[in-house]
Amino acid sequence: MSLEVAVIGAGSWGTALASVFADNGHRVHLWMRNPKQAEEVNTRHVNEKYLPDVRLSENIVASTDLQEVVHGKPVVLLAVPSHAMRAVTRELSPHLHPEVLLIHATKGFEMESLKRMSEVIAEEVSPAVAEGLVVLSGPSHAEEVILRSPTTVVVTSASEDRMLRAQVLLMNSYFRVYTNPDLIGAELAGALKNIIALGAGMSDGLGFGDNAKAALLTRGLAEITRLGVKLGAMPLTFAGLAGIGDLVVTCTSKHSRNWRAGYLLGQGKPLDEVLEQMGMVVEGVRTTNAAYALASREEVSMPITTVLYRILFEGTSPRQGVEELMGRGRTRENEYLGPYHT
Ligand SMILES: NC(=O)C1=CN([C@@H]2O[C@H](COP(=O)(O)OP(=O)(O)OC[C@H]3O[C@@H](n4cnc5c(N)ncnc54)[C@H](OP(=O)(O)O)[C@@H]3O)[C@@H](O)[C@H]2O)C=CC1
Ligand SMILES: O=C(CO)COP(=O)(O)O
Repeated sequence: MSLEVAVIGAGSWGTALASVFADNGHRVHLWMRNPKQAEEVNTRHVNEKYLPDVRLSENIVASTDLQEVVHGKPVVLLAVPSHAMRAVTRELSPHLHPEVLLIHATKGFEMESLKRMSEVIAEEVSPAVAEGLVVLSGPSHAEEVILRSPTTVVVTSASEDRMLRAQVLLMNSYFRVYTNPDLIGAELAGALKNIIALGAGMSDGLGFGDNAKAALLTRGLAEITRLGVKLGAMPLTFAGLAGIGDLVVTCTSKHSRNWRAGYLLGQGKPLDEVLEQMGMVVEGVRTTNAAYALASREEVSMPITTVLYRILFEGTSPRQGVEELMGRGRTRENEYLGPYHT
């Protein structure tokens, strides 16, 4: 059955997911802020700023009118950066159909409250809509999804019915959608891996090799799992698509905005110049800040995150950061096998 779908946010991820819906036979209403960009999508069928090399389906229509895009649609997908989530959700909330299937695909935290995106959204929509909210996570660079390159993701929700509906709506021959009931885990894993991707890019930018990358991935997974579990996640989710899957893709792909930003930082560029040069959202920077605060609040050891925090916000150089990490005291690999040495 063909549905009217609203996609909110026309950066790379929103545009790629709009294409998935369009390929699945749905009519997509894509919201964006810039009228010139909307006209480009409607006349030339291209999103020049974010995915310039791909012709979009004529079943994707763009608009800058948020109310019109959302009003009465049975499916609404949010793909705005984490810093914009509360304001955008608040504005569209009165126009949501009471039985809407609401999905979000954003990977980050609200800085001020340290809340996950689904917690932020739940505070801005009706309880019934919040109850059925679906989170989409997993290893999925927009640049590959838009080319219909085989991709796997997970959807999760407190409502099994909504989770299954989202799976059916999004799944196709190149976009394979798994379900996972661990909403907290899938959401946290997807957000926290961006910190480690920054670190992996930095390691490459410093000229280190595969050993350093493997160390960052493995020890990074250990510490983001530690925080995730303390915040209510199931550990196995970190061994799945939203965890190790997304960690691998983001730490090893040149498509990754976080890896690329880390690479430039490793080469000695200051953070403000790096962010300016990127011109796209680098969620890992804010997420490092949020995770550093969460780790301190929850008393969870996160050495890589702590060092990255110092590099990003306190003037430690990437090289000093590596010395700090490598020079820490002796410890066990796995805390489940016994307590840390002191
Ligand atoms: N890109 C990817 O492959 C993937 C991204 N994600 C996640 O999706 C989310 C969006 O990322 P992505 O699409 O890559 O980002 P991009 O940088 O490609 O695009 C950002 C989009 O957000 C819009 N935007 C920026 N600020 C605001 C604001 N204050 N209010 C409303 N809209 C705003 C931009 O509009 P404008 O152009 O007008 O500035 C643009 O449409 C992030 O959380 C990211 O982690 C998840 C999986 C894959
Ligand atoms: O989450 C992503 C891929 O799954 C996108 O990561 P980047 O924002 O680093 O490009």
